[in-house]
Amino acid sequence: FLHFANSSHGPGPDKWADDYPVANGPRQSPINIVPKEALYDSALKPLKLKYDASNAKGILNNGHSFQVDFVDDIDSSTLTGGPISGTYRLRQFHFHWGASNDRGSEHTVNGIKFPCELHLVHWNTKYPSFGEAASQPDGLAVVGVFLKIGAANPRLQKVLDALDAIRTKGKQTTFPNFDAKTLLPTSLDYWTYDGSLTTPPLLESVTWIVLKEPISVSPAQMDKFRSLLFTGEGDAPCCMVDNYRPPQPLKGRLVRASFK
Ligand SMILES: NS(=O)(=O)c1cccc(F)c1
Ligand SMILES: [Zn+2]
Repeated sequence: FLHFANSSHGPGPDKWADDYPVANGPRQSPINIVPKEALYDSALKPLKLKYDASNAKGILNNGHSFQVDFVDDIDSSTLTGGPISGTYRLRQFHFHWGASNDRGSEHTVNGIKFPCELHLVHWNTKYPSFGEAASQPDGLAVVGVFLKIGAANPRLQKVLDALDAIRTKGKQTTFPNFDAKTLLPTSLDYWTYDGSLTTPPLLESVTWIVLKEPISVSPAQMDKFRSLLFTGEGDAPCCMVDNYRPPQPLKGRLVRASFK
């Protein structure tokens, strides 16, 4: 688990406050979501996700997860509606997962951990770039989707089949024509709260939008995630697993629900 002080892939969550004091800030992520304590807000709008498959660019092992990057120089893959105002552009999506199916998600629901969690990262186009937006309190919006063990998910398979080409840290390959919308569940009911990036620099710039309905993943597909390495080519191999931050103190924040 990421609690050990140092490892081949750097210090775990317990050590992050040394270099990133914001780790103990007022709006850190992830959190444990307690549905009965969430406030239904009828003013919340439906989520509007409009993704253009041709914006998919590449897939990268960044040493702590893998991500699919999108062209984000025009408004062709966007998030609008929901709890946010204005237009946010899809930048990338990535996942967090465990060494076994009893853990792996960052957000939890009534203390329940899922084996995996998908994050679709968007930035507010009122700012000139992702980097600029990432330092603003309303700069980012991340849609979180839980993955639950069940039938194999054919929509996930195309992403998993690309992992053999990016096994080690720093490797990337092209990943054209992928519609990220195919990874979403049927229902777009969500919980939303003000939070942060869940990895350093832990910036408190994220409006979190966590979907209530999980998508499925099979045990064999989970093993595919675990075939990635934290380590670079030529380094002693260390399996990329347990790349999740545990829930952080709510510190008085309100969690709203878009559904009754
Ligand atoms: N895990 S996360 O909060 O979605 C995240 C971490 C770092 C960078 C980023 F764009 C998103
Ligand atoms: Zn993430």
